[in-house]
Amino acid sequence: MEVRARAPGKIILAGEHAVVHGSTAVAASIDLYTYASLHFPPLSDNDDTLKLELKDLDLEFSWSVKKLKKTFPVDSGCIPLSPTACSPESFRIIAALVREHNIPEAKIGLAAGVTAFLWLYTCILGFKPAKVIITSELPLGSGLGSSASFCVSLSAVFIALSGTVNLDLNNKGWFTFGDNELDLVNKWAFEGERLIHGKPSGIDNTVSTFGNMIKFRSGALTRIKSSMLLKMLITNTKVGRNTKALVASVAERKLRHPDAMTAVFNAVDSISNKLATIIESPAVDEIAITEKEVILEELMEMNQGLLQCMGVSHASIETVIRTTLKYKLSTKLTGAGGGGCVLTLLPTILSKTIVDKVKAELESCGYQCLTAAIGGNGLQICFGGSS
Ligand SMILES: Nc1ncnc2c1ncn2[C@@H]1O[C@H](COP(=O)(O)OP(=O)(O)OP(=O)(O)O)[C@@H](O)[C@H]1O
Ligand SMILES: C[C@@](O)(CCO)CC(=O)[O-]
Ligand SMILES: [Mg+2]
Repeated sequence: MEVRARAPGKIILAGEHAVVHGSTAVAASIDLYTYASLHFPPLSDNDDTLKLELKDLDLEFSWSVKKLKKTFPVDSGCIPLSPTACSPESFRIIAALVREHNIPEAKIGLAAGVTAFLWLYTCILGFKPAKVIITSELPLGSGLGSSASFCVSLSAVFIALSGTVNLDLNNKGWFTFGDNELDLVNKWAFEGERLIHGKPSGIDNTVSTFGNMIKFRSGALTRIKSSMLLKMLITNTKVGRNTKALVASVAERKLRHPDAMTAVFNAVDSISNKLATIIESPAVDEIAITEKEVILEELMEMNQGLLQCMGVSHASIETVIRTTLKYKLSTKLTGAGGGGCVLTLLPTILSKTIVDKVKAELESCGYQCLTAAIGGNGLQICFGGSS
C-alpha cells in the first residue's frame, strides 16, 4: 500500500512576523510543492525498520522499530485524532535518535525536520516499519514555507493510512481530503512546525493545507477571493537563514521596546487588512486594475519598511529593492527574511522586455529568479504510484 501527498509552498503578501504577535497577515499558496510518499512493506518481509529518504538532499535515515518502541515513551494521549504538542522529554529522546545519524555539519539544519518527522510518525502511526520518501521543489530555508509544506505532506500521508479516517481507496489521481481531514492534517502540521520554528503563527501550514489566498489572524483563517491576477517575481537571494532564530530575534526586540514594536505590529495589521480589501475589490477596467496595483505597491513598500524596523531585512534584500526600484518596481521580503526570497509586484501593463531586463540584472548579482502561479491548490493526496 502506497500513498503520496503534495503540499504547496507559500508567499506572504503582507504581515509576516507581526502575525506571530497577533496581527493580520495575507498569504497565498504557490505551485511549487513538497511531495511525501509512504509505503508499508508486506508483513512477510520481516522488515523491522522505519526509513526516511530525503531524496534531493541525498540523505537516508533508518531506525529499528523495536528500538524506537523501547526508547520512546509516547506521550500519553498521543493519538491520531487529537494532535498534541511534543513534550520536552519526548523532544530530548527524539533529538538523541536524530543525533545518532551524524548529519553532516553543512546540512545540520535538517535535524529539526527529521525530529518533526519522527514525532509526527510515531504519534500518528505508532511503531510500524515503513519507508517514507520526500522530494521538494522548494528551496529550503528561503521564506517559501518549505518547513510547513514538509510537515503538511508528512501529516497527510500518515493520516491517510492511519485507519482513523474514511477514504475511498479507489480514488484515481490527485484528490483533496474533506474539510475534517484537512483540519486534522493542519493541526498535526502545526505541531511539526513548532518543532522546527519554535513559535510559529500557523499561517504557513494553514495556507499549505488549504491553498488559495488567505487572511490569517490569531489562528483563524478567512479565505480571500482575489478579483485580480497577481503577478509576482520571486527572487531568491540564496542567503541562508533560519526562521526560528529570526522569529526569536523579533520577540526579543519586542521585549526591549514593547511600545514601539506594538505600534509597528498595529501598522502591519492595517496594511494587511487594506491589502486584502484591495485584492478583493472588483475592478471594472484596466485603469482600475492599474490603480489597485499602485496601492498594492505602496502597501508592500510600507510593509517592507516595518520589516526593516523589526530587524529582519538584509543587505541582499536591500540590493534587490534598489535594483527593482530602478525599474519603478516595488519589492518586499517574504517569510522570515534575513536573506531568503523577496517578492516584486509585476504590474499587468509591464512589458516582457522590462521583466527580462530586471531578471537579468538580478541574476547578474548571483540571485535566482523564480516564477510561480499564486493562489492555487492546497494539499492533495494520491493512492498508488500514478501521478
Ligand atoms: N524537504 C525537507 N526535508 C527535510 N527537512 C525539511 C525539508 N523542508 C524543510 N525542512 C526543515 O525545515 C527547515 C527550514 O525551515 P525554515 O522555517 O527555517 O524555512 P522555510 O520554511 O523555508 O521559510 P519560511 O518559514 O520563512 O517560509 C529545514 O532546515 C529543515 O529542518
Ligand atoms: C516569520 C513568520 O511570520 C512567517 C514565516 O513564513 C513566522 C510565522 O508566522 O510562523
Ligand atoms: Mg518555515
